[in-house]
Amino acid sequence: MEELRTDICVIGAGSGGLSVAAGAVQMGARVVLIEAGEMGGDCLNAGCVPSKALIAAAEAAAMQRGSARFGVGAVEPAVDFGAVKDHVAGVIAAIAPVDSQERFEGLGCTVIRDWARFVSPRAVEAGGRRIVARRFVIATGSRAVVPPVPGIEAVPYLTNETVFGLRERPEHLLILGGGPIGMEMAQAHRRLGSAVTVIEGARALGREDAEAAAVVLAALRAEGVEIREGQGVMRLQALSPGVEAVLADGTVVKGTHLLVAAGRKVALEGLGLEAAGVAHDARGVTVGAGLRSVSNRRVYAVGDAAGGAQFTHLAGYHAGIVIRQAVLGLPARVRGDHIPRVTYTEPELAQVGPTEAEARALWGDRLSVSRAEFHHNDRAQAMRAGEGFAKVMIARGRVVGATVVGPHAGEVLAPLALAVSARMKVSALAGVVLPYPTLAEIGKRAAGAHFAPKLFENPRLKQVVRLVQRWLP
Ligand SMILES: Cc1cc2nc3c(=O)[nH]c(=O)nc-3n(C[C@H](O)[C@H](O)[C@H](O)COP(=O)(O)OP(=O)(O)OC[C@H]3O[C@@H](n4cnc5c(N)ncnc54)[C@H](O)[C@@H]3O)c2cc1C
Ligand SMILES: NC(=O)c1ccc[n+]([C@@H]2O[C@H](COP(=O)([O-])OP(=O)(O)OC[C@H]3O[C@@H](n4cnc5c(N)ncnc54)[C@H](O)[C@@H]3O)[C@@H](O)[C@H]2O)c1
Repeated sequence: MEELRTDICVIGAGSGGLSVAAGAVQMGARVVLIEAGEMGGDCLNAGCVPSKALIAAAEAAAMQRGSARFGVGAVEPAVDFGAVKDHVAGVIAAIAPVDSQERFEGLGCTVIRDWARFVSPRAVEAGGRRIVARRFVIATGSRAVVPPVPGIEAVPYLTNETVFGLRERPEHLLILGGGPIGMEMAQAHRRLGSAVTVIEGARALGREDAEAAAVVLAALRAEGVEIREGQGVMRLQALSPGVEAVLADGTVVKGTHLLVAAGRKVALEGLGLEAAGVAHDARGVTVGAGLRSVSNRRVYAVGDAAGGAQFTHLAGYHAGIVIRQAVLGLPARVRGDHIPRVTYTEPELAQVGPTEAEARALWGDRLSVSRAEFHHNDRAQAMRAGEGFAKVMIARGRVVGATVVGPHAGEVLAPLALAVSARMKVSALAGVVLPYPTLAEIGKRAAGAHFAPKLFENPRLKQVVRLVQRWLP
């Protein structure tokens, strides 16, 4: 077997692996990149990109339906589901060259398209070659969990790997799981003309600030998405055609298609981690603060495989941490207190740092929370999108977290994410001059609300102002 010696061997060419490989090779390291499936991984092929493209099409449909509020005649959109899927495929194709084998070979990586398997603590086999590396980076991502619901093995179901390939519009889509995948797909399919029922065992968007999640759920329900919370599925049965779910309270829900969006499991099977002496558990590779395996110092893990939150931007952040150590030989540790996330429903729900409840648990009475409402934001009013709010969590005068729910909350979050990341003083956020009228002003306004009682409800200040006014010429 041919032996390949390299500095860094990256397993998995998704968001995390590609970022490590691109950075390392451009800084002068020798890099071998191994990918068993499609270049670009989940985000490009079965995650962020197709879901956001589908959401964009669904927004276009919702705009047509809802345009009467602007005085522009509303119409029921003629949705060509197959053409929508062509649009989704077109968006993937437009981005794919950036993640392609050709691009990475052009940068100087050796790209092997095969399944990688460790055969020893410092060697991997793939594509008929043995790769011996100074450092390995496990970036193998995650896959949909299929919960052990009785009957599931006998019913046809979709996951994120298959749902974007559907060319026929599902008449009635049942979605198992009310997390971000479930809720984004629920609204998109509803807007494109499907009936949609979400079955959630606990609380839909249960990781999010409860008040913000309630704004999203109310909007989805108003559009006709049925959301059943606190309802485990007891049994699934195939119909011809379709599927039937029996819920915990005995209700029977029938649909034509079933999408399983009940969480993710890391993709570590078949990787030979035992041969490499890499400790791992159900959450992922067991790593320290530098994302280094606790049991094999040659091995790092990034992205979903590292066992924490699962986001493309987090995988990219991880890549930087690994590059610092494995390429430059410098120390680096991950921070977890400044990672943002957005659920791309309409309204969007965006979070950076801890939610209010999490921040209260951390800082107790030393936490102060100030907020502003979108109905006081003139741009939101102009867009007829005045639902929602921004909350800023403040401890020791600094911005430690923020929640935004409302129009374009993901974009509105950007300066708040900077404030949390840079541990900025709330006064800096309140003092920034932003263009009027913008949605982003809501973050400044929420920060300003922190000072409002001290400025506007302060009897001593009122006395001082009266004195100053007497003395002023
Ligand atoms: C429907 C959906 C929507 C999402 N939307 C968003 C979003 O809007 N924003 C966001 O930030 N995140 C989103 N995510 C999450 C995001 O896609 C993941 O967090 C991200 O892709 C993780 O990157 P990764 O590099 O860890 O893994 P992946 O991108 O999954 O890449 C892993 C790669 O490793 C390969 N691989 C696995 N095992 C081996 C092996 N043994 N040998 C060789 N190759 C192997 C796989 O084929 C795959 O290509 C979404 C996910 C889903 C499912
Ligand atoms: N916009 C984004 O950034 C985005 C979008 C989609 C996915 N993602 C990433 O992908 C990850 C996975 O998303 P997800 O929505 O699949 O997972 P999730 O774990 O966030 O949500 C799954 C939901 O399914 C429910 N559930 C599990 N088993 C069930 C059962 N048997 N019956 C009923 N309900 C059940 C859970 O209670 C949970 O609310 C997310 O955590 C996120 O990191 C991100």
